[in-house]
Amino acid sequence: MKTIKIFDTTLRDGEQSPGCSMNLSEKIEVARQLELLKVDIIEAGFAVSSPGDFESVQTIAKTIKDCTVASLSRAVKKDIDASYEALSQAAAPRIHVFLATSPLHMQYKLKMTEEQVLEHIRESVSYARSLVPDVEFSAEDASRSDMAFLAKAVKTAIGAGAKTINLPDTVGYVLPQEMYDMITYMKQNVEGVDEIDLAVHCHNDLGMAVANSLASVSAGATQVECTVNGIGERAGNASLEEIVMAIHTRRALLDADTNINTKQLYRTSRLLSKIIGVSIPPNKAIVGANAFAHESGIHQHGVLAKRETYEIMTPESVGLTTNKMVLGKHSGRHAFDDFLKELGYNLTPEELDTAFGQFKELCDKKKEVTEYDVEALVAQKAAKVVEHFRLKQFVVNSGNTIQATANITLEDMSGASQEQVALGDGPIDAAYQAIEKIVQMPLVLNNYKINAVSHGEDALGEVVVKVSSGSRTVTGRGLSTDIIEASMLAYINAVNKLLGA
Ligand SMILES: CC(=O)SCCNC(=O)CCNC(=O)[C@H](O)C(C)(C)COP(=O)(O)OP(=O)(O)OC[C@H]1O[C@@H](n2cnc3c(N)ncnc32)[C@H](O)[C@@H]1OP(=O)(O)O
Ligand SMILES: CC(C)C(=O)C(=O)O
Ligand SMILES: [Mg+2]
Repeated sequence: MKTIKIFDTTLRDGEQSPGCSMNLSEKIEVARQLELLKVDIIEAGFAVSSPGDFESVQTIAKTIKDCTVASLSRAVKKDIDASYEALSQAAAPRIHVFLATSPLHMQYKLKMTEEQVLEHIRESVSYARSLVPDVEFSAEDASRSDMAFLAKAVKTAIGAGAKTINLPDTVGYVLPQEMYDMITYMKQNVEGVDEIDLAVHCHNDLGMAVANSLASVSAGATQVECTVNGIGERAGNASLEEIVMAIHTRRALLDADTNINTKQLYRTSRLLSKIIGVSIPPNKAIVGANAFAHESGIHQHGVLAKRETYEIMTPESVGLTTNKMVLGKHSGRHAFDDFLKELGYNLTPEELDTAFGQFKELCDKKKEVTEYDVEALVAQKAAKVVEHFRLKQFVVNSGNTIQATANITLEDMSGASQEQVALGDGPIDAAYQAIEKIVQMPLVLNNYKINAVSHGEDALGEVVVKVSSGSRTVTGRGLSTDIIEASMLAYINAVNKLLGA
């Protein structure tokens, strides 16, 4: 079985995407995580491009010892010198030289003839090789190049000492079969190509980056360049987690695997997302919130009976602890019953039928049904709470230079008002202390949860609390556009349930 090298360019091509810039300490944090993930090569930056990039390549080269560290360079001496200097303390430095080979890029951007391009490749790669043993050459826009000329460029770079030749689909243009054909063409027409690593670097402009990378692996590519969460120029690069799990899951078919510690994938993805402030779409393969979640009844039933019916990988293999059964309008009795059993409820078939019917009605009304909703349904309490106390008015003050205070007035069942003032560690604590003084019963807040149940500035906040008094524990719920008010309503709702018990 072949081992496919994973070349991570999150810190170079990934950082080129608008809004994904990272500072030095953030880059080091990502690099350390990439080392834990066991990528083979970290492209730390483009040393010549700015003093900041130079410093990040230099610091990452000093810090990371278990991966090769690469720096990008144009096919010019000053870029190669900058990469060399920045990589001077790397355990395994790689200078990555690139030059475009497509007619469009050569004519309009580089203003070079084919001969000049070949000469630049020869000069720059051999100069880089005079400095370090590990040199990669990338033929930018390889996929739109003339294949015969590309083969000459590859041969020139190998002749000049490149150990890895990368054939990027720079603009994400080609289809998987074309990537397959390009790799096959080089393998059949360039002598010495089997002695080096053939790499691919696919962009996602047509959503094809991962498929194109895998087609290249099938054709014999031995290095794949990719980024965490697929960030990168324009529509991004091939996503590392997708490539790795596709190879890992289909390793028998591909006769290949990677060195990646797949259990670090989820963590790596979250870390990057947190650092750059770009959230992961819920339906993103491998690391999206729904990647291992099941809401439909038929799927839930299948997974409960045998996980493999609807899961091709285990959540544990990517670093999650478990899959997720989401109860919602598409769920069925099996998952509902299983969920209730986990909460400690064993219903008779008739009780289950009734509760399930009510649950489906609730799902039609509410966007998200929580475990508290389901518990309330089963306990048959939610709709029938007697209002022993009702919130009449409140004033709550808080700030970073004063202790929070709450002045609360509740109305009891006789219509009489009762007012109390309390101090607290924050406005909600102060309000809860004042309520406790009015209702005169010992209360313990076990859990507090707040959700936005609608969007925008006037979003409704839903607070759900678990409150105990003595041996009884109940759930209280409050809804308001004011989260302090929603918090008080939830607490009072719980008090009323405790008093009604
Ligand atoms: C496909 C890719 O991802 S390529 C990498 C893209 N990444 C980046 O560009 C990010 C970092 N880039 C930068 O900071 C700057 O572009 C720098 C520092 C590299 C260069 O800046 P400048 O000197 O101001 O040049 P500018 O970016 O405007 O133009 C690029 C120049 O490099 C030349 N060039 C482009 N690619 C190459 C190459 N591979 N080898 C040699 N020269 C090249 C262009 O022809 C142009 O030359 P010219 O100035 O003689 O016209
Ligand atoms: C510099 C090269 C490898 C690149 O990023 C591309 O061609 O997309
Ligand atoms: Mg790129």
